[in-house]
Amino acid sequence: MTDVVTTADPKPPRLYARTTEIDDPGPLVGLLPEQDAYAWVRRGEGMIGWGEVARCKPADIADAEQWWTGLVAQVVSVSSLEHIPGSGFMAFGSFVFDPSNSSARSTLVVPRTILGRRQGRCWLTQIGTSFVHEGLASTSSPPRAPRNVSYADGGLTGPRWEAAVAEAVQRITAGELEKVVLARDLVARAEEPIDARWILARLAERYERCWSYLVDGLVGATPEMLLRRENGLVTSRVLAGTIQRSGDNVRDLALAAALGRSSKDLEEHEYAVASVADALAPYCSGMNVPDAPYVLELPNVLHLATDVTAVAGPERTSLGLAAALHPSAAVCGTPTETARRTIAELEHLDRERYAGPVGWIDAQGDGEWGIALRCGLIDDTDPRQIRLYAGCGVVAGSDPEAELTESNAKLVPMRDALG
Ligand SMILES: C=C(O[C@@H]1C=C(C(=O)O)C=C[C@H]1O)C(=O)O
Repeated sequence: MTDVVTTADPKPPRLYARTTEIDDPGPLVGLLPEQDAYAWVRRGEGMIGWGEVARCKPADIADAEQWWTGLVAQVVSVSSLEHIPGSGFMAFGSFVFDPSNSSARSTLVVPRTILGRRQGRCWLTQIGTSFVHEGLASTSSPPRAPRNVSYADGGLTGPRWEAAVAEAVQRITAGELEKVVLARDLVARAEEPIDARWILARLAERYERCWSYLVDGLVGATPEMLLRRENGLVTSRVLAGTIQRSGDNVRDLALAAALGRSSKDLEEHEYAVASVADALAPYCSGMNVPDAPYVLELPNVLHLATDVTAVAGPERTSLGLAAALHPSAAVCGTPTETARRTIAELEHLDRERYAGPVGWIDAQGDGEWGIALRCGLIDDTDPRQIRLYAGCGVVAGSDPEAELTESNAKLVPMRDALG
């Protein structure tokens, strides 16, 4: 597209955004076109977008925040709605986990058309280099189910990944670090190009406690909220400590109780909560960190979870706060730098945008940035292929075989969605 505003523009053209309250258009994910589509949805609410009026390929999150602030300063917006976070001028984004160890690029993109729903209110935002007056023309074709999907190991086979976990346990026992999160990948291949909308719709339906997302071929449903900032209130849902569900409710109750008492899982969890609380502290006041985690139930796994809340000053946007928080010990480890190096040495994997922040930001700086987990990345050059990722927190008491089982449980949502 020729008229897309990019980071390279020395003097980008002024953008105009018009937001109109509309009648309920029906399920959002059913309205997505196949190409250039973006989504962030949970329990039927959220935003979807398509087309592209501005795009930044930032070096890191702080770089993206700077670009966003500059862009917002020159936008002319009109809206028939009072401010609802996410309505109006906004962008979807997805960030590389570790730019120093990846060939992938982060992205922040402003769609041409956005549809949103929140608390029963629905809106349409149209953005362009002049005010756009078009009605809502849905160009969406029905999503296609992937056919004949086959799976192959990614960077490491199961046994080799177990060996990497064992090596990490040794380094932890030797006192080099306290926790590290090691991930593995699987490559799924279908007969025809994969339609991300099919995966998104299935994830959104089944994993309704998760945030389902689609940004530039990255599709998934994450249970972990790195950070939400809305009208000055900040919340973070920290997860660490996992057990696979049994499929039997009575047995799952016993498993949940065992998870809540497991010293290995509680230790893993504590590192993750501390990393979030420490990173937020300089920018927030009135922080509340519950003393003990609760058990978050998902269809495939149970997680230890802590919801941290705080009040943020106006000077940091949701992206600025995400920059301070990423990478948390839920997906990297403790201490951060040693864990990052250990990951680069042991994983044999380019995480690309897996485990990086994914979400949206609006013109007020409000936004939601989940951690891109339980996801896959559709191959740019061969869209019949999608790389699936899953990682596990490793501490001194971790058992490699149990971690492999846990990683398989975390791959279930994407494998099921691929059919
Ligand atoms: C790294 C992942 O999940 C993270 C690791 C967890 C754990 O080790 O218990 C739990 C939730 C997430 O913070 C993943 O799903 O890929």
